[in-house]
Amino acid sequence: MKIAVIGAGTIGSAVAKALSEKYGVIATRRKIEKIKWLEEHGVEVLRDNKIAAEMADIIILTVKPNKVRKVLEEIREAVEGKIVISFAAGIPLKVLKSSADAKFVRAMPNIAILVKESFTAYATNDLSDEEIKLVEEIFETFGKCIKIEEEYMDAITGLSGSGPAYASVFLESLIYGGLKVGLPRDVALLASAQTLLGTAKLLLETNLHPAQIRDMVITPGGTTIDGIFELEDSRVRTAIMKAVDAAAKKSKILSLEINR
Ligand SMILES: NC(=O)C1=CN([C@@H]2O[C@H](COP(=O)(O)OP(=O)(O)OC[C@H]3O[C@@H](n4cnc5c(N)ncnc54)[C@H](O)[C@@H]3O)[C@@H](O)[C@H]2O)C=CC1
Ligand SMILES: O=C(O)[C@@H]1CCC=N1
Repeated sequence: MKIAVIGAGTIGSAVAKALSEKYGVIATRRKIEKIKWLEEHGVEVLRDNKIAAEMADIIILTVKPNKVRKVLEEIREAVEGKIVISFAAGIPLKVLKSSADAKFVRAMPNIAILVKESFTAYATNDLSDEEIKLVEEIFETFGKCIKIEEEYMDAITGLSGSGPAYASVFLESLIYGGLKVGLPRDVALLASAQTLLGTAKLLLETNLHPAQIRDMVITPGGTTIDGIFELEDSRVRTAIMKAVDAAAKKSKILSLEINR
């Protein structure tokens, strides 16, 4: 099976590389020299979207949201009846369907595709059970995946699509905290990253609620409660909730803009 990745920028290159371990992959980009390195992974690199779409059984769109319609117009005939997966934030299935006669999937992965730990949520109304299986096999090469109703796609975009950026801000803050209390840079970085990784794993593997994990760590009268007191005083939870809310709202705005 051949998969075309149209618009191999940041996420598209990660997608092409991950898929190349299991599938035949064609990747396109206007500045083709920037993705020549993908050839080392067996990816066929082209400039022409139409030829790539013609050669492929499944097409993944990784261009920016404002380019999706233009690209679909360009490859309309080549994708007829094929599965087309769009990773573009905010672009509804309705808009995709109005641009080509294909079987569309609207999906939202995240940059952790690079280490096969993406969380990919997707919505579709066009696929048979067999085709869903095929698409999930593709998403599983990126990490974990779930099917959701399309009404949740903007929310998931604001949460897990953008999530690695929020987590990186938190990570960076932890590292800075470590530096403030005198840790060497490399120790601060490793301690911060492994602590986040371990906590996420603990939550996923035990089904403990984060509040239970927090309480397990807080020794009465100990050190952690002093740190938690500062976090609560800084309204960190409100800040993070506002970040997810703002990004989800922006995803919704993108869909309104595209309809104009
Ligand atoms: N960066 C991320 O972590 C995530 C991005 N996305 C979505 O993926 C899409 C791409 O995002 P990024 O990779 O961050 O942006 P990007 O700007 O790095 O990648 C887009 C690529 O498309 C190329 N392109 C533009 N017009 C083209 C055309 N006509 N034909 C072929 N290639 C063309 C650009 O040259 C660029 O390399 C967006 O729709 C975004 O919503 C989704 C999930 C996560
Ligand atoms: O910032 C963005 O628009 C894209 C969508 C989700 C993550 N990055």
